[in-house]
Amino acid sequence: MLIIDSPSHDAYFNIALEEYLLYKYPTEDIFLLYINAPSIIVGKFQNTLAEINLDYVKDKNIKVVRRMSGGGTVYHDLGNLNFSFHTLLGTYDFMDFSQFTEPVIHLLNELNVPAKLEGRNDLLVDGKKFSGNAKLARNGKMIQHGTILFNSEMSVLGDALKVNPLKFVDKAVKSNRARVTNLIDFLPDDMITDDLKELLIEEMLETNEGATIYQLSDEDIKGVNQLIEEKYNTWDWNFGFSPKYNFKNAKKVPAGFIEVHLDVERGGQIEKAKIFGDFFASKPIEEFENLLINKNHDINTLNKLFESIDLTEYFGKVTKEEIIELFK
Ligand SMILES: Nc1ncnc2c1ncn2[C@@H]1O[C@H](COP(=O)(O)OC(=O)CCCC[C@@H]2CCSS2)[C@@H](O)[C@H]1O
Repeated sequence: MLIIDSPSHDAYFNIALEEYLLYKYPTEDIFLLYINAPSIIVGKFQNTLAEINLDYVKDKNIKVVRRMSGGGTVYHDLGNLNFSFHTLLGTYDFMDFSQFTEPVIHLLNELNVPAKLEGRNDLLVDGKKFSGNAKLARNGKMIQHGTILFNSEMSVLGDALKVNPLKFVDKAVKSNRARVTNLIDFLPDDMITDDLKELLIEEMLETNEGATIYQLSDEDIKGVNQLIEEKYNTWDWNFGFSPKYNFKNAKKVPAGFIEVHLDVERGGQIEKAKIFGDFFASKPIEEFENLLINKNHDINTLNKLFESIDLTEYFGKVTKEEIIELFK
C-alpha cells in the first residue's frame, strides 16, 4: 500500500489527483489524504447550479469542483480532512462502506470520540454528521473516499450550499442535507487538522504490512496538472456536465415584472428560452430569446452576450444587472 499525503491544498489538484492515480497506478492499493482550501465538491450526477449559492461562492472565491464519485455536495476548507482508499475492484463489496470507514472510527474511538457509521455512508458523533463518504469504480479499481469535518467554518458550509429548490426541475441526484458537527468539539482544544492526519497515517502504517509513504514525483504533478487543464478546471465538467434541467426565475423590478424559463441541455447549453413580463420595449422578445439558444447557462457567457447588444430594445427600462439576476 502506498500512503500519499498530498502536497497541495488546491481542490482542482486533489480531485484530479484521484483520477490520475487510477490510471497511473492501476494495480497498487493507495491511501491518500488531502486537505482543500475552501471549495465545494459536487457529486458526478448532480446539477451544480442547483446545489450551490453561486453569488456567495463567487464572492468568497470558493472553488467548485465536480468529482468522479456519486452522492451529494459537500463543503471543504482547511479544517476538513479527506481520506481516500484506492483498491482493486472486486476485492471488497462495493455496497459496503464499513471496511474503509473503520480505521477512522477506530482512531476516533481511541481518542474517546464515540464516532460511528450510520445509515450507509455517514459517520456521526452525538447524532450529528462529521463525515460523508462516496465510491466509484473505474479502470479495474475502486475508490472510497470520505470527508472529516475537524474544524471547518460551519457558517460558510451552511451558506455556500444554500439553494432555492424552486428554480430547478431535474432528475439529478440531490444532496441529503444533514445536521453537521466538527470533531474539535469532542477533542482537546489544541489539536489541529494536521494532527489528525498524522495520527491516521501512523495507524495505516501500523496496520498495513509493507505500507510505505510515497511522495508524488515531478512526473505525477505534471500529469495531474494536465488533467486539471483538460477537465477539472473547466466549466464544461464542473457545471456543464449536469443532467438536463428546467430553470425558472421571476422578479419584480421597478420597470415591471419579468419571468425567465430555460430548458438547459446536458452540457449546459440553453435549448429553449421563454421570457414573460409586463415591461415595455421596441423589439419582439422572441428575438432576444433566440439569442440565448445554444449559449451556456453561465453568468459570464450571458454577461458578455448582454454587453454586446442593446438590451433596452428588448427590455426598456429594465437594467442589465436586473436581467442578469434573473438567470442566476
Ligand atoms: N465536509 C463535509 N463533511 C460531512 N458532511 C458535510 C460536509 N459538507 C457538507 N456536509 C453535509 O452533508 C450533506 C450532503 O450529504 P450527502 O450524503 O448528500 O453527500 C455526501 O455526503 C457526499 C460525500 C462525498 C465525499 C467525498 C470525499 C472526498 S471529495 S467529496 C450536506 O448537505 C451537508 O449537510
